[in-house]
Amino acid sequence: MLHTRTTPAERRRALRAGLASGRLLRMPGALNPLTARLIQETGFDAVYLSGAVLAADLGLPDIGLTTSAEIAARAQQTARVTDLPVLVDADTGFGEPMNAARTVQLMEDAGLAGLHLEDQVNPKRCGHLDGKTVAPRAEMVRRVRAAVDARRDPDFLLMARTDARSVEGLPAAIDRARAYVDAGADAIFPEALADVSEYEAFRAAVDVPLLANLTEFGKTPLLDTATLENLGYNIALYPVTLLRIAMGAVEDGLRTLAAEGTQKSLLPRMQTRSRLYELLGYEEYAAFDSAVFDFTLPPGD
Ligand SMILES: C[C@](O)(C(=O)O)[C@H](CC(=O)O)C(=O)O
Ligand SMILES: [Mg+2]
Repeated sequence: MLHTRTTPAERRRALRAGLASGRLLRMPGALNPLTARLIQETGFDAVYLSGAVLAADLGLPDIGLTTSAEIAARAQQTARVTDLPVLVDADTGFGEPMNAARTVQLMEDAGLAGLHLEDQVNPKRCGHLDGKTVAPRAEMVRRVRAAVDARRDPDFLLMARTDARSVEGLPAAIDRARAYVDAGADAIFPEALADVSEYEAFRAAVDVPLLANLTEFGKTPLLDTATLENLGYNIALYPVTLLRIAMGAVEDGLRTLAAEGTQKSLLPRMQTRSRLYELLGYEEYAAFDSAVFDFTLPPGD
């Protein structure tokens, strides 16, 4: 009911402990607060808020059109309904180092467990597209330092992402990652690695937690959790997986409804009313007011 019984500080400590455990944390990207509930119920370790998903949700491409305040507002809604730590994609920090600093404080206030900042220039683009441009290394170092200085809760995780692999090559990407760690980054997100040997090279070169981005239809193989665990990675990220599944189902459903003139054939593919209510903890609200849950549903509904 109301769905979170933990404080942001507890969730930040849980994420830190999970990363220190050496276990692989599995982190799907939520579509919205409700799917964050489902991510928790199905036993995942943490929730991700993807910039690509938040932009797509607004009907926008992932090119830095969304603002830090918009993302913080959405993120806060999500953090309020889960006991899992939530990691948010803060893109480039939305401007200069001072914007990155403000972004950190907004995300801390939104109850998140951490964020990642990337080294692209604005307008940024999806890390798995061609033609990206990365900021000079010294500029990203300033971005990371500004974020570190702005943080008030030392448990809030500051992860640096480097997009340099597909722009400057693997050795340069590794050098950048090390510079970002020296600037205070707690963890590294090496974007768009091409194969397992590149995952190994990053693991050997960097001794902070590492995230593997398993986005579909991108440049990286979809490694499974056993492989990633053996590689010594700390986070398996599925940033846009739920959006792609949901949008596939929605599109099929709309076509069926249009073609058949009724949704009857779609019923077996729908989440039932009772399952939705269970997920919402609807019945528990009767503790506030017994009149809010005083109906019964036909079997199967
Ligand atoms: C992780 C990512 O930054 C995101 O916004 O979810 C994207 C994912 C994607 O576009 O597939 C990225 O990898 O750039
Ligand atoms: Mg992104």
